[in-house]
Amino acid sequence: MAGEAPELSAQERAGKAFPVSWDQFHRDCRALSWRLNEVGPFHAVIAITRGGLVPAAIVARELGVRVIDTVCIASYDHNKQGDLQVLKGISEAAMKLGGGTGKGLLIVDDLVDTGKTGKLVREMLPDAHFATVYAKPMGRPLVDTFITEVSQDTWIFFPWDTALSYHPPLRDGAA
Ligand SMILES: O=P(O)(O)OC[C@H]1O[C@H](OP(=O)(O)OP(=O)(O)O)[C@H](O)[C@@H]1O
Ligand code: HPA
Ligand SMILES: [Mg+2]
Repeated sequence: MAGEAPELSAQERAGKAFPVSWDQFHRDCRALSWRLNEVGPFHAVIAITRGGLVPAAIVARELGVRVIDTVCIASYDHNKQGDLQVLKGISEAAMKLGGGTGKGLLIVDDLVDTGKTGKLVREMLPDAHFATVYAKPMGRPLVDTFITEVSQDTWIFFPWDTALSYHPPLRDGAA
């Protein structure tokens, strides 16, 4: 409708930005691996795609896990969270390794925000260990191990979603 304010994206609503570089992300994934090494061993890593694929590869490398499966979930459509869609479930082979309940399996995602995605995967694998690199307060109770907590009104910018670009100086007219 004319004159109506455009709907804000989840990023815009978040207000604060937390940009993460590849270096920082790798360091945080290594820190996560150190913690998970105390919890394992794990039979397999289950990556929640797509964001969980990068930390899953790093964690699996550090922990020497060679069986990696995916659960493919879409929740944010162009920055707006819609209904969750399970595009691909956990494979039969990985289910078998986890004895049907996920025991000894490690679920990995890049972050928990509202916790909706994590909750759905936990329901599929109730006995699995759930690890994320970052956590926001709403999703935090769902996660067994994470590295850094950011406030709910922060949007995390991952290196695969961003590029180097010009940033104007803080003070007007200083350019
Ligand atoms: O805790 P929640 O509120 O459910 O949000 C967290 C999920 O949202 C993002 O995934 P997204 O669905 O955007 O897809 P992607 O991983 O393919 O980018 C992120 O990677 C988590 O999986
Ligand atoms: O803070 C976030 N950053 C990137 N993707 C996300 N998906 C949900 N929350 C976030
Ligand atoms: Mg995701």
